[in-house]
Amino acid sequence: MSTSSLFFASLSIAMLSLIVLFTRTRSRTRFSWKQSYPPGPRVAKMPTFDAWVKYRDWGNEYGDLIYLSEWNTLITNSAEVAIDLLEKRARIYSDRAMTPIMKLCGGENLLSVECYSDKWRRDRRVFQQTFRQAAISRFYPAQYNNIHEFLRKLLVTPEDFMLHINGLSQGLIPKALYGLDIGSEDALTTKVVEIIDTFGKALLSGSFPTYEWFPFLIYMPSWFPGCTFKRVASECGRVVKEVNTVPFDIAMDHFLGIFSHHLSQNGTGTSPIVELAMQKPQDIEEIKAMGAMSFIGKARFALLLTMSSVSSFILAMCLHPNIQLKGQEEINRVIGQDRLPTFEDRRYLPYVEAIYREVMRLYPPVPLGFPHISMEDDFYRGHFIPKGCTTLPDLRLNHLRAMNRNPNMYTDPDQFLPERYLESSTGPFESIDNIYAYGFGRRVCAGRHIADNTVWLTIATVLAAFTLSKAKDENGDEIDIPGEFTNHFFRHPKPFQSNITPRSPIAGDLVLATADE
Ligand code: HEM
Repeated sequence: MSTSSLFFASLSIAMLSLIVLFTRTRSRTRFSWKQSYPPGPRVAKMPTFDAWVKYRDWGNEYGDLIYLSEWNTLITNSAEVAIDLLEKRARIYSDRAMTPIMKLCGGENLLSVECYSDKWRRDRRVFQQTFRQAAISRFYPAQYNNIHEFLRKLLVTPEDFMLHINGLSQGLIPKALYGLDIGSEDALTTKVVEIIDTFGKALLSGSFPTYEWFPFLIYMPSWFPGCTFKRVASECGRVVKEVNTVPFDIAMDHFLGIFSHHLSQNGTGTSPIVELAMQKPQDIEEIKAMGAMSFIGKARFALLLTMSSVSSFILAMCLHPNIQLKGQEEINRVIGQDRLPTFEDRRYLPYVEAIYREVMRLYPPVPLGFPHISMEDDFYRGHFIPKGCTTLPDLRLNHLRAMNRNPNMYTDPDQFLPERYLESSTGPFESIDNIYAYGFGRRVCAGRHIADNTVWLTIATVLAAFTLSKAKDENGDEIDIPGEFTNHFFRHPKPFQSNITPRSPIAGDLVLATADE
Protein backbone atom coordinates (compact mmCIF):
# COMPACT_ATOMS: atom_id res chain seq x y z
CA MET A 1 0.00 0.00 0.00
CA SER A 2 1.36 3.46 -0.93
CA THR A 3 2.09 6.06 1.76
CA SER A 4 -0.75 8.29 0.57
CA SER A 5 -3.30 5.39 0.69
CA LEU A 6 -2.07 4.55 4.17
CA PHE A 7 -2.47 8.19 5.16
CA PHE A 8 -6.04 8.36 3.83
CA ALA A 9 -6.98 5.03 5.44
CA SER A 10 -5.67 6.25 8.82
CA LEU A 11 -7.47 9.56 8.36
CA SER A 12 -10.75 7.76 7.58
CA ILE A 13 -10.42 5.51 10.64
CA ALA A 14 -9.63 8.53 12.83
CA MET A 15 -12.66 10.43 11.49
CA LEU A 16 -14.90 7.41 11.93
CA SER A 17 -13.74 7.03 15.54
CA LEU A 18 -14.44 10.72 16.13
CA ILE A 19 -17.94 10.41 14.68
CA VAL A 20 -18.69 7.35 16.86
CA LEU A 21 -17.32 9.15 19.93
CA PHE A 22 -19.32 12.28 19.12
CA THR A 23 -22.55 10.36 18.57
CA ARG A 24 -22.13 8.37 21.77
CA THR A 25 -21.33 11.47 23.82
CA ARG A 26 -24.29 13.28 22.27
CA SER A 27 -26.70 10.49 22.97
CA ARG A 28 -25.47 10.31 26.55
CA THR A 29 -25.75 14.10 26.91
CA ARG A 30 -29.18 14.01 25.26
CA PHE A 31 -30.25 11.45 27.81
CA SER A 32 -28.64 13.05 30.84
CA TRP A 33 -30.86 16.14 30.67
CA LYS A 34 -33.88 13.98 30.39
CA GLN A 35 -35.44 11.98 33.18
CA SER A 36 -34.60 8.40 33.97
CA TYR A 37 -36.22 5.43 32.30
CA PRO A 38 -38.95 3.67 34.31
CA PRO A 39 -37.54 1.03 36.68
CA GLY A 40 -37.18 -2.58 35.61
CA PRO A 41 -34.98 -5.65 35.60
CA ARG A 42 -32.19 -6.49 33.19
CA VAL A 43 -33.37 -9.50 31.23
CA ALA A 44 -31.65 -11.24 28.39
CA LYS A 45 -34.67 -13.33 27.42
CA MET A 46 -38.33 -12.40 27.42
CA PRO A 47 -40.61 -14.97 29.06
CA THR A 48 -42.58 -16.78 26.34
CA PHE A 49 -44.87 -18.97 28.44
CA ASP A 50 -47.01 -17.66 31.29
CA ALA A 51 -45.30 -14.31 30.77
CA TRP A 52 -47.88 -12.60 32.98
CA VAL A 53 -46.62 -14.53 36.02
CA LYS A 54 -43.18 -13.01 35.54
CA TYR A 55 -44.72 -9.59 34.86
CA ARG A 56 -46.71 -9.84 38.08
CA ASP A 57 -43.53 -10.55 40.06
CA TRP A 58 -41.82 -7.60 38.40
CA GLY A 59 -44.94 -5.49 39.09
CA ASN A 60 -44.67 -6.28 42.80
CA GLU A 61 -41.03 -5.26 42.73
CA TYR A 62 -41.09 -2.21 40.42
CA GLY A 63 -44.66 -0.87 40.43
CA ASP A 64 -47.05 0.28 37.71
CA LEU A 65 -44.45 0.82 34.99
CA ILE A 66 -41.80 -1.76 34.23
CA TYR A 67 -39.19 -0.95 31.62
CA LEU A 68 -37.07 -3.69 30.06
CA SER A 69 -34.21 -1.68 28.59
CA GLU A 70 -32.66 -4.52 26.61
CA TRP A 71 -35.95 -5.00 24.77
CA ASN A 72 -37.10 -1.35 24.80
CA THR A 73 -40.33 -2.70 26.21
CA LEU A 74 -42.68 -1.10 28.71
CA ILE A 75 -45.14 -3.22 30.66
CA THR A 76 -48.06 -1.23 32.02
CA ASN A 77 -49.60 -3.07 34.88
CA SER A 78 -52.35 -0.73 35.99
CA ALA A 79 -55.47 0.26 34.10
CA GLU A 80 -54.77 3.91 34.92
CA VAL A 81 -51.35 3.85 33.24
CA ALA A 82 -52.65 1.89 30.24
CA ILE A 83 -55.46 4.44 29.76
CA ASP A 84 -53.11 7.42 30.27
CA LEU A 85 -50.67 6.17 27.66
CA LEU A 86 -52.66 4.09 25.18
CA GLU A 87 -55.87 6.13 25.19
CA LYS A 88 -55.13 9.68 26.32
CA ARG A 89 -51.82 9.72 24.43
CA ALA A 90 -53.03 7.49 21.60
CA ARG A 91 -51.43 9.92 19.12
CA ILE A 92 -48.06 8.60 20.33
CA TYR A 93 -48.82 4.99 21.30
CA SER A 94 -50.70 3.54 18.33
CA ASP A 95 -48.09 1.94 16.12
CA ARG A 96 -47.42 -1.77 15.70
CA ALA A 97 -44.05 -3.45 15.22
CA MET A 98 -43.82 -4.69 11.67
CA THR A 99 -40.92 -7.11 11.86
CA PRO A 100 -39.52 -8.64 8.67
CA ILE A 101 -41.13 -11.93 9.76
CA MET A 102 -44.56 -10.36 10.03
CA LYS A 103 -44.09 -8.69 6.65
CA LEU A 104 -43.33 -12.10 5.19
CA CYS A 105 -46.48 -13.40 6.90
CA GLY A 106 -48.54 -10.83 4.94
CA GLY A 107 -48.86 -8.50 7.94
CA GLU A 108 -48.96 -5.35 5.80
CA ASN A 109 -52.40 -6.44 4.60
CA LEU A 110 -53.83 -7.16 8.04
CA LEU A 111 -55.37 -4.32 10.00
CA SER A 112 -54.49 -5.73 13.41
CA VAL A 113 -50.75 -5.75 12.74
CA GLU A 114 -50.44 -2.94 10.18
CA CYS A 115 -48.27 0.02 11.14
CA TYR A 116 -50.01 3.26 12.07
CA SER A 117 -50.25 5.01 8.70
CA ASP A 118 -52.66 6.51 6.21
CA LYS A 119 -53.24 3.01 4.84
CA TRP A 120 -54.14 1.76 8.35
CA ARG A 121 -56.51 4.74 8.79
CA ARG A 122 -58.29 3.94 5.52
CA ASP A 123 -58.50 0.22 6.34
CA ARG A 124 -59.76 0.91 9.86
CA ARG A 125 -62.39 3.40 8.62
CA VAL A 126 -63.89 0.80 6.25
CA PHE A 127 -63.78 -1.85 8.99
CA GLN A 128 -65.49 0.44 11.48
CA GLN A 129 -68.17 1.48 9.03
CA THR A 130 -69.07 -2.16 8.65
CA PHE A 131 -68.79 -3.28 12.27
CA ARG A 132 -69.74 -0.15 14.21
CA GLN A 133 -72.40 -0.45 16.90
CA ALA A 134 -75.12 1.19 14.81
CA ALA A 135 -74.52 -1.12 11.83
CA ILE A 136 -74.26 -4.53 13.41
CA SER A 137 -77.95 -5.34 13.58
CA ARG A 138 -77.58 -6.48 9.95
CA PHE A 139 -75.53 -9.38 11.32
CA TYR A 140 -78.19 -10.45 13.84
CA PRO A 141 -79.86 -13.07 11.59
CA ALA A 142 -76.51 -14.75 10.89
CA GLN A 143 -75.61 -14.58 14.59
CA TYR A 144 -78.90 -16.17 15.71
CA ASN A 145 -78.44 -18.82 13.07
CA ASN A 146 -74.96 -19.62 14.24
CA ILE A 147 -75.60 -19.63 17.96
CA HIS A 148 -78.82 -21.64 17.64
CA GLU A 149 -76.96 -24.22 15.59
CA PHE A 150 -74.41 -24.38 18.42
CA LEU A 151 -77.23 -24.98 20.96
CA ARG A 152 -78.63 -27.81 18.84
CA LYS A 153 -75.21 -29.46 18.67
CA LEU A 154 -74.90 -29.14 22.45
CA LEU A 155 -78.24 -30.89 22.79
CA VAL A 156 -77.29 -33.82 20.57
CA THR A 157 -73.66 -34.42 21.55
CA PRO A 158 -73.00 -32.43 24.73
CA GLU A 159 -69.80 -34.35 25.43
CA ASP A 160 -68.24 -32.71 22.36
CA PHE A 161 -68.91 -29.21 23.65
CA MET A 162 -65.33 -28.06 23.05
CA LEU A 163 -65.59 -29.10 19.42
CA HIS A 164 -68.90 -27.27 19.07
CA ILE A 165 -67.43 -24.13 20.63
CA ASN A 166 -64.64 -24.28 18.07
CA GLY A 167 -67.20 -24.33 15.27
CA LEU A 168 -69.28 -21.59 16.91
CA SER A 169 -69.44 -18.49 14.74
CA GLN A 170 -66.84 -19.85 12.34
CA GLY A 171 -69.18 -19.51 9.38
CA LEU A 172 -70.57 -16.21 10.65
CA ILE A 173 -68.43 -13.77 8.67
CA PRO A 174 -68.54 -15.60 5.33
CA LYS A 175 -72.32 -15.73 5.59
CA ALA A 176 -72.91 -12.30 7.08
CA LEU A 177 -70.38 -10.39 5.00
CA TYR A 178 -70.08 -12.33 1.73
CA GLY A 179 -73.42 -14.17 1.68
CA LEU A 180 -71.46 -17.43 1.35
CA ASP A 181 -71.51 -20.75 3.11
CA ILE A 182 -67.87 -21.35 3.87
CA GLY A 183 -67.78 -23.74 6.79
CA SER A 184 -65.01 -24.97 9.05
CA GLU A 185 -64.24 -27.83 6.66
CA ASP A 186 -63.78 -25.58 3.63
CA ALA A 187 -60.22 -25.65 2.23
CA LEU A 188 -59.85 -21.89 2.62
CA THR A 189 -60.85 -21.97 6.29
CA THR A 190 -58.49 -24.86 6.99
CA LYS A 191 -55.59 -22.93 5.47
CA VAL A 192 -56.47 -19.81 7.41
CA VAL A 193 -56.65 -21.72 10.66
CA GLU A 194 -53.16 -23.08 10.04
CA ILE A 195 -51.54 -19.78 9.15
CA ILE A 196 -52.97 -17.80 12.03
CA ASP A 197 -51.02 -19.90 14.48
CA THR A 198 -47.90 -18.81 12.64
CA PHE A 199 -49.04 -15.24 13.08
CA GLY A 200 -49.51 -15.71 16.80
CA LYS A 201 -45.91 -16.95 16.94
CA ALA A 202 -44.60 -14.09 14.79
CA LEU A 203 -46.06 -11.65 17.33
CA LEU A 204 -44.36 -13.29 20.26
CA SER A 205 -40.67 -12.97 20.96
CA GLY A 206 -38.91 -16.29 21.47
CA SER A 207 -41.00 -18.19 18.93
CA PHE A 208 -38.46 -18.04 16.09
CA PRO A 209 -35.20 -18.24 18.05
CA THR A 210 -32.85 -18.67 15.10
CA TYR A 211 -34.19 -15.46 13.53
CA GLU A 212 -34.01 -13.59 16.84
CA TRP A 213 -30.44 -14.64 17.47
CA PHE A 214 -29.32 -14.08 13.88
CA PRO A 215 -31.64 -11.47 12.29
CA PHE A 216 -29.55 -11.45 9.11
CA LEU A 217 -31.06 -14.90 8.32
CA ILE A 218 -34.06 -13.05 6.95
CA TYR A 219 -31.87 -12.19 3.92
CA MET A 220 -30.80 -15.81 3.35
CA PRO A 221 -32.65 -18.23 1.06
CA SER A 222 -35.26 -20.38 2.77
CA TRP A 223 -33.23 -23.60 2.17
CA PHE A 224 -30.37 -22.15 4.26
CA PRO A 225 -29.89 -23.97 7.59
CA GLY A 226 -31.99 -22.33 10.32
CA CYS A 227 -34.30 -20.63 7.80
CA THR A 228 -37.37 -22.86 8.10
CA PHE A 229 -39.15 -19.85 9.61
CA LYS A 230 -38.90 -18.14 6.20
CA ARG A 231 -40.74 -20.93 4.44
CA VAL A 232 -43.46 -20.96 7.06
CA ALA A 233 -43.87 -17.19 6.99
CA SER A 234 -44.01 -16.95 3.17
CA GLU A 235 -46.74 -19.58 3.04
CA CYS A 236 -48.61 -17.51 5.61
CA GLY A 237 -48.28 -14.41 3.37
CA ARG A 238 -49.55 -16.34 0.35
CA VAL A 239 -52.70 -17.44 2.19
CA VAL A 240 -53.37 -13.87 3.42
CA LYS A 241 -53.35 -12.75 -0.24
CA GLU A 242 -55.67 -15.60 -1.18
CA VAL A 243 -58.16 -14.67 1.54
CA ASN A 244 -58.01 -11.08 0.33
CA THR A 245 -59.35 -12.02 -3.07
CA VAL A 246 -60.99 -15.47 -3.21
CA PRO A 247 -64.17 -15.00 -1.11
CA PHE A 248 -64.61 -11.48 -2.47
CA ASP A 249 -64.40 -12.69 -6.06
CA ILE A 250 -66.84 -15.54 -5.41
CA ALA A 251 -69.28 -13.10 -3.78
CA MET A 252 -68.91 -10.72 -6.72
CA ASP A 253 -69.40 -13.54 -9.25
CA HIS A 254 -72.42 -14.65 -7.33
CA PHE A 255 -73.73 -11.11 -7.25
CA LEU A 256 -73.34 -10.97 -10.99
CA GLY A 257 -75.21 -14.23 -11.24
CA ILE A 258 -72.34 -16.30 -12.62
CA PHE A 259 -71.47 -18.62 -9.76
CA SER A 260 -73.62 -20.15 -7.09
CA HIS A 261 -71.76 -23.13 -5.63
CA HIS A 262 -71.38 -21.41 -2.27
CA LEU A 263 -74.79 -19.78 -2.37
CA SER A 264 -76.17 -19.45 1.15
CA GLN A 265 -78.83 -22.04 1.83
CA ASN A 266 -80.64 -19.98 4.43
CA GLY A 267 -79.85 -16.43 3.43
CA THR A 268 -80.95 -14.42 0.48
CA GLY A 269 -77.48 -14.59 -1.00
CA THR A 270 -76.98 -10.83 -0.67
CA SER A 271 -73.48 -9.71 0.16
CA PRO A 272 -72.91 -6.53 2.18
CA ILE A 273 -69.26 -6.48 1.11
CA VAL A 274 -70.17 -6.50 -2.58
CA GLU A 275 -72.86 -3.86 -1.99
CA LEU A 276 -70.23 -1.73 -0.24
CA ALA A 277 -67.80 -2.21 -3.12
CA MET A 278 -70.51 -1.15 -5.57
CA GLN A 279 -71.25 2.00 -3.56
CA LYS A 280 -67.59 2.91 -3.03
CA PRO A 281 -65.54 1.50 -5.91
CA GLN A 282 -62.71 3.89 -4.98
CA ASP A 283 -62.28 1.98 -1.66
CA ILE A 284 -62.21 -1.50 -3.23
CA GLU A 285 -58.77 -2.47 -1.90
CA GLU A 286 -59.63 -1.38 1.67
CA ILE A 287 -62.97 -3.18 1.41
CA LYS A 288 -61.27 -6.41 0.31
CA ALA A 289 -58.74 -6.03 3.14
CA MET A 290 -61.56 -5.51 5.63
CA GLY A 291 -63.22 -8.70 4.38
CA ALA A 292 -59.95 -10.63 4.62
CA MET A 293 -59.27 -9.34 8.11
CA SER A 294 -62.78 -10.26 9.23
CA PHE A 295 -62.58 -13.65 7.55
CA ILE A 296 -59.23 -14.43 9.13
CA GLY A 297 -60.31 -12.81 12.37
CA LYS A 298 -63.42 -14.91 12.57
CA ALA A 299 -61.88 -18.08 11.19
CA ARG A 300 -59.14 -18.23 13.74
CA PHE A 301 -59.13 -15.32 16.18
CA ALA A 302 -62.82 -15.94 16.72
CA LEU A 303 -62.05 -19.58 17.15
CA LEU A 304 -59.48 -18.66 19.75
CA LEU A 305 -61.00 -15.54 21.29
CA THR A 306 -64.71 -16.38 21.16
CA MET A 307 -63.86 -20.00 21.91
CA SER A 308 -61.73 -18.87 24.82
CA SER A 309 -64.49 -16.67 26.25
CA VAL A 310 -67.27 -19.24 25.79
CA SER A 311 -65.25 -22.13 27.20
CA SER A 312 -64.15 -19.93 30.12
CA PHE A 313 -67.85 -19.24 30.72
CA ILE A 314 -68.70 -22.97 30.73
CA LEU A 315 -65.77 -23.62 33.06
CA ALA A 316 -66.91 -20.85 35.43
CA MET A 317 -70.50 -22.16 35.46
CA CYS A 318 -69.37 -25.72 36.27
CA LEU A 319 -67.24 -24.37 39.11
CA HIS A 320 -69.89 -21.96 40.44
CA PRO A 321 -73.34 -23.61 40.27
CA ASN A 322 -74.88 -20.93 42.52
CA ILE A 323 -73.92 -18.18 40.11
CA GLN A 324 -75.32 -20.23 37.23
CA LEU A 325 -78.59 -20.64 39.12
CA LYS A 326 -78.87 -16.91 39.79
CA GLY A 327 -78.42 -16.20 36.07
CA GLN A 328 -81.08 -18.77 35.20
CA GLU A 329 -83.50 -17.40 37.79
CA GLU A 330 -83.11 -13.94 36.31
CA ILE A 331 -83.86 -15.29 32.82
CA ASN A 332 -86.96 -17.15 34.12
CA ARG A 333 -88.17 -14.02 35.90
CA VAL A 334 -87.61 -11.59 33.03
CA ILE A 335 -88.22 -13.69 29.92
CA GLY A 336 -90.11 -16.73 31.13
CA GLN A 337 -89.43 -20.25 29.92
CA ASP A 338 -91.24 -20.35 26.62
CA ARG A 339 -88.63 -18.64 24.45
CA LEU A 340 -84.86 -18.14 24.22
CA PRO A 341 -83.21 -14.78 25.02
CA THR A 342 -82.67 -12.31 22.19
CA PHE A 343 -80.50 -9.21 21.79
CA GLU A 344 -83.50 -7.07 22.77
CA ASP A 345 -83.55 -8.71 26.22
CA ARG A 346 -79.99 -7.75 27.06
CA ARG A 347 -80.65 -4.51 28.92
CA TYR A 348 -83.20 -6.26 31.19
CA LEU A 349 -80.77 -8.95 32.33
CA PRO A 350 -78.23 -7.27 34.66
CA TYR A 351 -77.04 -10.47 36.31
CA VAL A 352 -76.40 -12.22 32.97
CA GLU A 353 -74.55 -9.08 31.89
CA ALA A 354 -72.47 -9.24 35.06
CA ILE A 355 -71.58 -12.90 34.35
CA TYR A 356 -70.44 -11.89 30.85
CA ARG A 357 -68.35 -8.98 32.19
CA GLU A 358 -66.78 -11.21 34.82
CA VAL A 359 -65.80 -13.81 32.20
CA MET A 360 -64.09 -11.09 30.16
CA ARG A 361 -62.41 -9.59 33.25
CA LEU A 362 -61.05 -12.76 34.78
CA TYR A 363 -60.25 -14.67 31.60
CA PRO A 364 -59.10 -12.19 28.91
CA PRO A 365 -58.31 -14.32 25.85
CA VAL A 366 -55.22 -12.21 25.04
CA PRO A 367 -53.85 -11.56 28.54
CA LEU A 368 -51.06 -9.27 27.38
CA GLY A 369 -53.10 -7.42 24.80
CA PHE A 370 -51.51 -6.59 21.45
CA PRO A 371 -48.30 -4.57 21.70
CA HIS A 372 -48.59 -0.83 20.96
CA ILE A 373 -45.40 0.88 19.74
CA SER A 374 -44.59 4.50 20.65
CA MET A 375 -43.96 6.84 17.73
CA GLU A 376 -42.19 9.64 19.67
CA ASP A 377 -40.07 10.10 22.77
CA ASP A 378 -42.36 10.73 25.72
CA PHE A 379 -42.29 11.64 29.41
CA TYR A 380 -44.64 10.12 31.91
CA ARG A 381 -44.65 10.40 35.69
CA GLY A 382 -41.13 11.78 35.55
CA HIS A 383 -39.84 8.93 33.38
CA PHE A 384 -38.48 8.98 29.86
CA ILE A 385 -40.14 6.57 27.41
CA PRO A 386 -38.15 6.37 24.18
CA LYS A 387 -39.59 6.33 20.66
CA GLY A 388 -40.06 2.80 19.35
CA CYS A 389 -40.89 1.43 22.79
CA THR A 390 -43.14 -1.64 22.79
CA THR A 391 -45.96 -1.06 25.26
CA LEU A 392 -47.65 -4.16 26.61
CA PRO A 393 -50.85 -3.62 28.58
CA ASP A 394 -50.88 -6.52 31.02
CA LEU A 395 -54.63 -7.05 31.12
CA ARG A 396 -54.53 -9.49 33.98
CA LEU A 397 -52.44 -7.24 36.18
CA ASN A 398 -54.44 -4.22 35.10
CA HIS A 399 -57.49 -5.77 36.60
CA LEU A 400 -55.83 -6.92 39.75
CA ARG A 401 -54.17 -3.62 40.47
CA ALA A 402 -57.16 -1.55 39.41
CA MET A 403 -59.07 -3.57 41.93
CA ASN A 404 -56.55 -2.92 44.62
CA ARG A 405 -57.21 0.76 44.15
CA ASN A 406 -60.95 0.42 44.34
CA PRO A 407 -61.77 -2.08 47.07
CA ASN A 408 -65.48 -1.17 47.07
CA MET A 409 -65.80 -2.14 43.45
CA TYR A 410 -63.36 -4.99 43.13
CA THR A 411 -62.89 -7.08 46.22
CA ASP A 412 -61.33 -10.55 45.90
CA PRO A 413 -59.94 -9.90 42.42
CA ASP A 414 -59.07 -13.56 41.80
CA GLN A 415 -62.63 -14.70 42.49
CA PHE A 416 -65.41 -15.10 39.92
CA LEU A 417 -67.91 -12.64 41.45
CA PRO A 418 -70.48 -11.11 39.04
CA GLU A 419 -71.97 -9.27 42.03
CA ARG A 420 -69.09 -6.80 41.91
CA TYR A 421 -70.72 -5.17 38.88
CA LEU A 422 -74.16 -4.99 40.46
CA GLU A 423 -72.68 -3.39 43.57
CA SER A 424 -70.54 -0.88 41.66
CA SER A 425 -71.75 2.69 41.22
CA THR A 426 -71.89 2.34 37.42
CA GLY A 427 -73.71 -1.02 37.35
CA PRO A 428 -73.05 -3.79 34.85
CA PHE A 429 -74.18 -1.95 31.71
CA GLU A 430 -71.12 0.23 31.32
CA SER A 431 -69.81 0.97 27.84
CA ILE A 432 -68.00 -2.02 26.39
CA ASP A 433 -65.04 0.34 25.98
CA ASN A 434 -64.42 -0.47 29.66
CA ILE A 435 -63.91 -4.15 28.89
CA TYR A 436 -60.13 -4.15 28.74
CA ALA A 437 -60.06 -7.57 27.08
CA TYR A 438 -60.81 -5.66 23.86
CA GLY A 439 -57.72 -3.46 24.18
CA PHE A 440 -57.16 0.28 24.27
CA GLY A 441 -57.11 3.55 22.34
CA ARG A 442 -57.04 3.88 18.57
CA ARG A 443 -56.09 0.22 18.16
CA VAL A 444 -58.94 -1.11 20.32
CA CYS A 445 -60.56 -4.25 18.85
CA ALA A 446 -62.37 -3.11 15.72
CA GLY A 447 -64.70 -6.12 15.86
CA ARG A 448 -65.59 -5.69 19.53
CA HIS A 449 -69.29 -4.97 19.00
CA ILE A 450 -69.90 -8.16 17.07
CA ALA A 451 -67.59 -10.13 19.41
CA ASP A 452 -69.39 -8.71 22.44
CA ASN A 453 -72.81 -9.58 21.00
CA THR A 454 -71.77 -13.09 20.05
CA VAL A 455 -70.30 -13.97 23.43
CA TRP A 456 -73.21 -12.35 25.32
CA LEU A 457 -75.93 -14.12 23.29
CA THR A 458 -74.15 -17.44 23.63
CA ILE A 459 -73.95 -17.02 27.40
CA ALA A 460 -77.60 -15.94 27.71
CA THR A 461 -79.02 -18.72 25.52
CA VAL A 462 -76.86 -21.46 27.07
CA LEU A 463 -77.97 -20.34 30.55
CA ALA A 464 -81.60 -20.34 29.41
CA ALA A 465 -81.49 -23.81 27.87
CA PHE A 466 -78.93 -25.92 29.74
CA THR A 467 -77.63 -26.90 33.15
CA LEU A 468 -73.85 -27.10 33.23
CA SER A 469 -72.06 -29.16 35.85
CA LYS A 470 -68.99 -31.27 36.44
CA ALA A 471 -69.06 -34.61 34.63
CA LYS A 472 -69.32 -37.79 36.71
CA ASP A 473 -67.25 -40.97 36.53
CA GLU A 474 -68.64 -44.52 36.40
CA ASN A 475 -69.08 -44.51 40.20
CA GLY A 476 -71.15 -41.36 40.04
CA ASP A 477 -68.37 -39.23 41.58
CA GLU A 478 -67.76 -35.78 40.19
CA ILE A 479 -64.68 -35.47 37.99
CA ASP A 480 -62.59 -32.59 39.20
CA ILE A 481 -61.94 -29.68 36.83
CA PRO A 482 -58.40 -28.43 37.43
CA GLY A 483 -59.23 -25.13 35.71
CA GLU A 484 -55.93 -24.98 33.83
CA PHE A 485 -55.34 -22.57 30.96
CA THR A 486 -52.96 -22.56 28.02
CA ASN A 487 -50.01 -20.27 28.59
CA HIS A 488 -49.29 -18.73 25.17
CA PHE A 489 -50.24 -15.44 23.49
CA PHE A 490 -53.87 -16.61 23.24
CA ARG A 491 -55.17 -18.06 26.48
CA HIS A 492 -58.05 -20.49 26.84
CA PRO A 493 -59.04 -23.32 29.19
CA LYS A 494 -57.33 -26.64 28.61
CA PRO A 495 -59.83 -29.39 27.68
CA PHE A 496 -62.08 -30.42 30.57
CA GLN A 497 -65.15 -32.60 30.99
CA SER A 498 -68.56 -31.13 31.63
CA ASN A 499 -72.08 -32.47 31.97
CA ILE A 500 -74.46 -30.43 29.82
CA THR A 501 -78.16 -31.27 29.98
CA PRO A 502 -81.32 -29.38 28.94
CA ARG A 503 -82.84 -27.54 31.91
CA SER A 504 -86.27 -29.04 31.13
CA PRO A 505 -88.05 -30.89 28.30
CA ILE A 506 -89.48 -27.49 27.23
CA ALA A 507 -85.96 -26.04 27.07
CA GLY A 508 -84.89 -28.97 24.87
CA ASP A 509 -87.89 -28.39 22.58
CA LEU A 510 -87.07 -24.69 22.32
CA VAL A 511 -83.58 -25.53 21.17
CA LEU A 512 -84.83 -28.07 18.61
CA ALA A 513 -87.41 -25.60 17.32
CA THR A 514 -84.65 -23.18 16.31
CA ALA A 515 -83.96 -25.48 13.35
CA ASP A 516 -87.24 -24.31 11.76
CA GLU A 517 -86.37 -20.60 11.85
C1 HEM B 1 -64.01 -12.29 22.24
C2 HEM B 1 -63.54 -11.92 21.07
C3 HEM B 1 -62.45 -10.89 20.84
C4 HEM B 1 -61.53 -10.36 21.70
C5 HEM B 1 -61.34 -10.65 23.19
C6 HEM B 1 -60.70 -9.43 20.93
C7 HEM B 1 -59.62 -8.72 21.46
C8 HEM B 1 -58.82 -7.89 20.71
C9 HEM B 1 -57.66 -7.18 21.24
C10 HEM B 1 -57.13 -7.28 22.66
C11 HEM B 1 -57.14 -6.44 20.22
C12 HEM B 1 -55.92 -5.52 20.30
C13 HEM B 1 -56.34 -4.17 20.83
C14 HEM B 1 -55.19 -3.24 21.11
O1 HEM B 1 -54.20 -3.25 20.37
O2 HEM B 1 -55.26 -2.46 22.07
C15 HEM B 1 -57.96 -6.67 19.05
C16 HEM B 1 -57.74 -6.08 17.83
C17 HEM B 1 -58.53 -6.31 16.72
N1 HEM B 1 -59.65 -7.11 16.64
FE1 HEM B 1 -60.46 -8.18 18.15
N2 HEM B 1 -61.14 -9.43 19.63
C18 HEM B 1 -62.20 -10.30 19.52
C19 HEM B 1 -62.92 -10.57 18.38
C20 HEM B 1 -62.76 -9.95 17.17
C21 HEM B 1 -63.55 -10.21 15.99
C22 HEM B 1 -64.70 -11.20 15.92
C23 HEM B 1 -63.07 -9.41 15.00
C24 HEM B 1 -63.54 -9.28 13.56
C25 HEM B 1 -64.78 -9.32 13.16
C26 HEM B 1 -61.98 -8.64 15.55
C27 HEM B 1 -61.24 -7.71 14.85
C28 HEM B 1 -60.14 -7.05 15.36
C29 HEM B 1 -59.32 -6.15 14.56
C30 HEM B 1 -59.50 -5.80 13.10
C31 HEM B 1 -58.31 -5.68 15.42
C32 HEM B 1 -57.15 -4.75 15.07
C33 HEM B 1 -57.49 -3.31 15.30
C34 HEM B 1 -56.32 -2.40 14.94
O3 HEM B 1 -55.16 -2.78 15.12
O4 HEM B 1 -56.58 -1.28 14.49
N3 HEM B 1 -61.82 -8.99 16.87
N4 HEM B 1 -58.98 -7.56 19.38
